[in-house]
Amino acid sequence: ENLKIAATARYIPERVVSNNELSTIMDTSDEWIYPRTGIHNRHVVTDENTSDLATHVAQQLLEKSGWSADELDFIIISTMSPDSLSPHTAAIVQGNIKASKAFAFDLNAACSGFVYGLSAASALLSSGRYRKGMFIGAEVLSKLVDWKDRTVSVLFGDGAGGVLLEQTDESVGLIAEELQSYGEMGNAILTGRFANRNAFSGEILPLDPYFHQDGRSVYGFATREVPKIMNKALDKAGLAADDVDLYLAHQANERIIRSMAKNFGQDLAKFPTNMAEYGNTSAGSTAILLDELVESGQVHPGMKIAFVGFGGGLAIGVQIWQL
Ligand SMILES: O=C(O)C1CCN(c2ccc(-c3cc(CO)ccc3Cl)cn2)CC1
Repeated sequence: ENLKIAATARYIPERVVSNNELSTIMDTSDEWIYPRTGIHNRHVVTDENTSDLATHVAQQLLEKSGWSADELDFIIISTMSPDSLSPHTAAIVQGNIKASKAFAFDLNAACSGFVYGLSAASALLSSGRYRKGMFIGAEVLSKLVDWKDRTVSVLFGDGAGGVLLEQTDESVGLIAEELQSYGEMGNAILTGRFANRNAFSGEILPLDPYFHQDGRSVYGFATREVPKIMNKALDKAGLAADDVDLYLAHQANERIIRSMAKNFGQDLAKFPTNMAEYGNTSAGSTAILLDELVESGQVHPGMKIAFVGFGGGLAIGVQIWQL
């Protein structure tokens, strides 16, 4: 499908919280966190919300590309941490940047959100009905973690990244994708549970806004199932693992990425990571990584890139692109 990534951008809130700073507010340490996760720091908002992060990304995308906001046909935001259910975050951004022609919607596929959103945006453009789209992965997970729960709060951070996509006659774009959910395992990653109560029922489930995860089973799921999905995507693309120049994997855990590289028989150098600085930013993680690599020149036209998402749902997504 002839699609071009016309621009990339990222926005990370400036407040850095190191593992050492966390050890002053909870019983943890860099010596515990870093070896297990590869995380040293995370960035958190102080007075911004998810729509603010996404708006910063949107403004940078327009500046970098020279597109005007009213050229956009749509804005999609992948997030599991919206400002609100209504207005949805993509609509807030659409209003902020005055994209007068665009329709906007949010999608939630947790940590697979960047790949699932890229799939939705690509499909809208490939349908021929639309020509220019904006897609952003944006999270403020710091509002969803219990900062007294040291097993979870140390893993996550805030951040956003995005792309502008357009139809093109160049032979570049989406080569293949494989998306799969595993709903029966969904309870392994829980967050944002509304109280299931109305005027006619008792209190069936109390409100529980916080993140809970069965780290071990998610870890096992990711290392076991992601390679299967990757191989399906490679088969669909008629490619071998060696043909992919870089694997941009969801930045949840350094050890999981190391085991993936080994499983695919690929050099770790083909799996760039930045969770050391940002922690797990869910739908934002691959988008932030992409923009950093574009900025450093490590990602450029001519390359074959695999985007790999995995996490809440549970869900997995792989997209292979010819840039
Ligand atoms: O070693 C330990 O004690 C633990 C072992 C388990 N760990 C994990 C396990 C799973 C995740 C994770 C989370 C999400 C949710 O966004 C998505 C995808 C993943 Cl792979 C992150 N960390 C942390 C250190």
